[in-house]
Amino acid sequence: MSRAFILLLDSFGLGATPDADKYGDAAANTFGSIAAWAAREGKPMALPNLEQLGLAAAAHTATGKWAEGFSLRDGFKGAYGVAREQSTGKDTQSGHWEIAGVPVLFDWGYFPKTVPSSPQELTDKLQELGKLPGFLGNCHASGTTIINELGDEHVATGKPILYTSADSVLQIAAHEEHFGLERLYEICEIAYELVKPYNIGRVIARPFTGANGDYKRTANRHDYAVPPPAPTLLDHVKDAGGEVIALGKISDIYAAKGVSRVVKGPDNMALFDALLKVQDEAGDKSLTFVNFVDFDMLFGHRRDVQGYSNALHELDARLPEFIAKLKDGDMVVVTADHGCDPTSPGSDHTREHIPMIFFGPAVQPRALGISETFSDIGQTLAHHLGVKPLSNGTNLL
Ligand SMILES: O=P(O)(O)O[C@H]1O[C@H](CO)[C@@H](O)[C@H]1O
Ligand SMILES: [Mn+2]
Ligand SMILES: [Mn+2]
Repeated sequence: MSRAFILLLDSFGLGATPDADKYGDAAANTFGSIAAWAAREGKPMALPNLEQLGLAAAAHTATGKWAEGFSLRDGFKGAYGVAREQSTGKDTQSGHWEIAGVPVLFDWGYFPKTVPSSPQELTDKLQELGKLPGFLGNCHASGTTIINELGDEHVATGKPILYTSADSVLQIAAHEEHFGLERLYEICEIAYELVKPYNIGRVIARPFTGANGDYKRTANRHDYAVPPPAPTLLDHVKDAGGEVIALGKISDIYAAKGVSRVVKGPDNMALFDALLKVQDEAGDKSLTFVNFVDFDMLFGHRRDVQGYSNALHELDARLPEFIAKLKDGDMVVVTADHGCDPTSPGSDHTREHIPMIFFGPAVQPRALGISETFSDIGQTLAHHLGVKPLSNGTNLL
């Protein structure tokens, strides 16, 4: 029996890639910056389980330096390395699709850093079809900040808040009760059709609650993503009769293509619980793919270094439960989709190497070096599962 597991720590980059300067990210290093900050604070990081699998050594491969508090050690249990992104973006979809064998070699559309950021033609059409009184925001913003700045006006006027980021996204925030959740979803469905000519990767519904300048986002976020342009590892596994179990936002990211079963969870630890349950159920030739989104959404974009560090410790502490239940024929990879250095300026993602740490009963510990595409991950898993090879990437094991 062979099974594959992808544990993706959303935004957990291991240091700037050689092309990072083109993205303004030459100094970015998500892991390294958190480790340096923690050491300066007098509470150095300790991630014994990830470290033993090869995390710190992988980061060393990327940067030539040891992250603060980590050093050379013996007895690695994983096959560890890092990968550089072939896709031109540094967004979630590009990263995930490339891991699964489909790099994004076309350019996504992006909204400029102007106000308004979306073209008038687009907002006019959305206003008309959505029967809306207008829009607020319509700029680059951090989602948690803008709902507090404009929430009162939104409640008073019924105008949804439009915003975007360095990613190819149109985000629409509205109050769950005042505006209505279903109405927000309807507006996003209309917007999803309208942004197609602009080559935008995703429309995201961002519902929130609260009152009087104090607003919080709810768990009812919904992503309307364009589907990958070609079959991914998920399709190859499903076509070969294997179950593809998508935990967290994985199904949204692949627009449900190649997904057999969706399992949601409110946060990283709930998703870890769900992972342990799925681990008992997954059958031969299955692919279990989990995205731990808190790293990115709650800590990376929010530039919350302490929160990011805590979340890494939390995940590390749970890993032995997962490792203890691995079966012969299981192959696991710990990876990421891009960086989001919580010490970088702004609130956007950062162009970085991603970890590529394979482990499991049959994986021989070794150094894998640097891959020139994230697709080496998907190709290695396709080979392991015995499904049709991907059209991009090299089997590493
Ligand atoms: O600031 P918030 O709303 O969390 O936005 C973030 O979430 C989006 C989707 O992951 C990214 O494009 C980033 O801008
Ligand atoms: Mn991401
Ligand atoms: Mn993000």
